[in-house]
Amino acid sequence: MDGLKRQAAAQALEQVQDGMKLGLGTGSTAKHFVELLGQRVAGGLRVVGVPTSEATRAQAEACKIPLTTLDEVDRLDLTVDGADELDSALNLIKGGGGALLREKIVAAASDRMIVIADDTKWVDVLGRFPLPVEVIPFGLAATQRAMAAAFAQSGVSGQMGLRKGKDGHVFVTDGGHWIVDAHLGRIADAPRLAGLLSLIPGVVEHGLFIGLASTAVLAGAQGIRVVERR
Ligand SMILES: O=C[C@H](O)[C@H](O)[C@H](O)COP(=O)(O)O
Repeated sequence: MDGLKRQAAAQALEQVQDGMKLGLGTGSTAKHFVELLGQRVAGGLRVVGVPTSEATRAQAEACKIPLTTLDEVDRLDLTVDGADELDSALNLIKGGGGALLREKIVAAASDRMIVIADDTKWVDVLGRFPLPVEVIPFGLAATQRAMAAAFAQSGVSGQMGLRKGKDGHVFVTDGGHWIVDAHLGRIADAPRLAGLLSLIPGVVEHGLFIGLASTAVLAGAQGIRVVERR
């Protein structure tokens, strides 16, 4: 699986041109991209990157990739990031690693977003992967009640769980928030659910990325498949 992730990352790297401003994704697939990009930078490629997490920042710094912020640059040319699930409309579930908030801010500030993944992430309908929703700790129960209402309104239901870290304590995001994972199974109308979740005051951001990805690079046993958003 790791080999497939690396193949997808290598394919996306071909879209990177000298002088580009890049969004650098988070996760085990994006990690390959950052590593390969670092090799190109060592070879003379000039780019600047905006990392989508503290983990990616640390990796990019170790790879000596010059970094900037969204306060210093206007738009990014390209973001390359992984996903937990993607469908044929190139709508995504992201946030399995807890980085969805910065990932979405960076993707929204980019002219293009390429999703890199092994082809097990490709699904007919989003939702088998639990949907991460980043929330403010204050008023958690009220926020979860509002989330349940949003689920019902968009025709889905399922258990919600507050994410815990490996140490057993509540997982805290880079932004200091918590994550509720919603086990919905099948999200028939992801754009509708995304809109409803965005209206909830205690929800900082959710892991549905609607209309943000322009291209998907999927690596599988049969080779690489590139899918453009219609
Ligand atoms: O918060 C994490 C990100 O959204 C990741 O891009 C996503 O979870 C996919 O990660 P991986 O490439 O490790 O499967």
